[in-house]
Amino acid sequence: MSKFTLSFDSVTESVRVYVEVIECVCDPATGFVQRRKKPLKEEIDNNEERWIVATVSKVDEEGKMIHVICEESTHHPEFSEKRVHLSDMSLISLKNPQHCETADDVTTMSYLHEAGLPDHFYDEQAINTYTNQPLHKQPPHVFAIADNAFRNMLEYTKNQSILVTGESGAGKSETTKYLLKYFAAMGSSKHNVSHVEKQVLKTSPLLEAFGNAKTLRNDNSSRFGKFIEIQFDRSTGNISGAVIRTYLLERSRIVRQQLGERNYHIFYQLLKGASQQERIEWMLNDLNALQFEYTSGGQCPDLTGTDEFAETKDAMTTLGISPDQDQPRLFRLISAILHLGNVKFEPQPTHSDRAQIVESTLHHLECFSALTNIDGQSILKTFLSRKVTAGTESYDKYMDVRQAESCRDSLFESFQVNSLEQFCINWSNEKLQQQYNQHIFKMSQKEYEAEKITFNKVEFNDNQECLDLIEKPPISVMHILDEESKLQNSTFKTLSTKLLTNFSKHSFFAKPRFSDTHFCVKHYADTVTYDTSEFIDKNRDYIVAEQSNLLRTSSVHFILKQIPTTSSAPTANNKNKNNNSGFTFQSVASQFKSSLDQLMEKINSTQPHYIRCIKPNQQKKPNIFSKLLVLKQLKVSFHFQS
Ligand SMILES: Nc1ncnc2c1ncn2[C@@H]1O[C@H](COP(=O)(O)OP(=O)(O)OP(=O)(O)O)[C@@H](O)[C@H]1O
Repeated sequence: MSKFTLSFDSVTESVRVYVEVIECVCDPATGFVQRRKKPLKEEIDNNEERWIVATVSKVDEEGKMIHVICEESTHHPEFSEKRVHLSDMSLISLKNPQHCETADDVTTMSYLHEAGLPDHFYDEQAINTYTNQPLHKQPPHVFAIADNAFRNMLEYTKNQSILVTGESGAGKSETTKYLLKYFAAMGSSKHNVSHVEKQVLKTSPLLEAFGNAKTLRNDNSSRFGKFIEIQFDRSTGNISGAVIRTYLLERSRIVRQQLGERNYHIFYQLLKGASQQERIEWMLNDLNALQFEYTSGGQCPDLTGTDEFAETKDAMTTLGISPDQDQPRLFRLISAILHLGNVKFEPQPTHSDRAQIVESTLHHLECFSALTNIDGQSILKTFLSRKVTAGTESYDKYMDVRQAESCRDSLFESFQVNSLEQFCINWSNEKLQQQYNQHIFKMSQKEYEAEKITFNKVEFNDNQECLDLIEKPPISVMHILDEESKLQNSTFKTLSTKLLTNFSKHSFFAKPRFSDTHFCVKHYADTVTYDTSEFIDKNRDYIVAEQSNLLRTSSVHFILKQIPTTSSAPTANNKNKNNNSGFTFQSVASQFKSSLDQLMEKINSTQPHYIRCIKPNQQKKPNIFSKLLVLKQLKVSFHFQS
């Protein structure tokens, strides 16, 4: 969106404008405000303040200059009064009348520009309106969108979708909960919330227990993507069912958390909330979160408000997971995972390059074994050695301590930097952004053109080129990754070289200076650097064959259900020789692409609605509003030209 252009005809003495202080400077000799090549940012003590509100005091006779008096010049006394050259229009944006700034709908603002938006969301009047007021007393916009979608569905019998986006901690999950609450209320008779509606509402605490975790950015961060489909009865408008699809759970969190972060809430809920009897049954006894490797990595096991074990159990019961059979089975498995994490390795005294179990942790292996009904010695063997087949011969390859640990963790985890998972998440974000672009901008432009209505071309950042880099056949990051994943001798270095050879000139691709095995993609929201070292392994989507075979020996039905029926595990010998080994290679990336394509097809068949959540501060605290942070997000959302 371009900045507002001020015509000097419209300038009168009472007009209030914004003056952009970061990119302009006042010439002390002339008092002129001019654009500077170097932003003034560093010179501003509190660089939160990007725009200064000023009142036009005078327009010179030729109409080329205006004199303004700045209202918020505390950081810059020299800006208190100045003259602005009207030819540099980009410095000036008209301030909205106050009643517009507090309107709920930004489209009712007289002047929609980036300077005015933070004021719209957070001026003094807005603070007063919302301070110490219960949320339900104010008109939440989410309900208006939900209502609109609901009415459209009934009126036009067309499927609707609401896309809730925003950065981590911005409020997507909370917004989604409001939407669900709204639909449950709308789709039920006045006094009764039906069972299916209760079930829909209970999906949130259940998904949060198993898929949410404390991160540095959000104490209750969803570590997976979700698509919630709610089905309504055509005649009554009542909810008749719901389907929830989840994508890309961050598995690496199960085994490793950085300082200040936690594992999934369920682990802590179990450790804090299990009864004495349950603790004995699930072999937790008097152990706490700090005594388990998998729950102590971030060194912050305590968090208020998320560790409600009883609530999770209640949600499970409502959703049909039986409290006397399935729930205890599941919690035994969670406990087994915790015990597995405490199995430690050390070098053998005679062969320092071979690992052995630390005697004192044998007890944890026994607990794992008892809880899962999987033979402990056999699982230990898969951690300490691996059968390798070369030609007609096979032999045992021994693991060192690091390899054994990584083997132990690979039962549940994958490594975490910006790797294939993040690549896929950002890929889906690009797709959703494109959907938004196409719907909002391209469609309206086409309509105007078709109806021959004159309009100023709306500028927006088309991300098609970035998506082409990621997925367009025949040569894209995804295709090169798949090619490399099929080859027996490929490594992350060969992958990196191929990416670089093919895309070094691509405008959305970059190579970071510090490494030959990383690459950057210039996503619409930000540039992200990816580490290729795990890309190929992760793309091949297999777990160690011996381990999956062992898991199959468990008599616990729940565990059996988790193991894929056909093994796609390449061995040293048959790695990716698809036809000879009898398994079909399907890469994670291409599986992801097809589920993404299906999702987009589904969204495109609906009438879409959008909610963009904006995060007010990085401190995870109420009543703090960082203008700069908000402006950054608004720029991405509204495509302001910077
Ligand atoms: N509408 C709201 N009212 C009150 N608090 C909110 C609201 N939206 C968000 N919050 C606060 O911000 C926190 C983060 O919100 P939420 O978990 O919905 O973010 P998110 O966008 O889903 O993040 P992530 O992508 O990390 O999952 C919430 O736990 C809550 O404390």
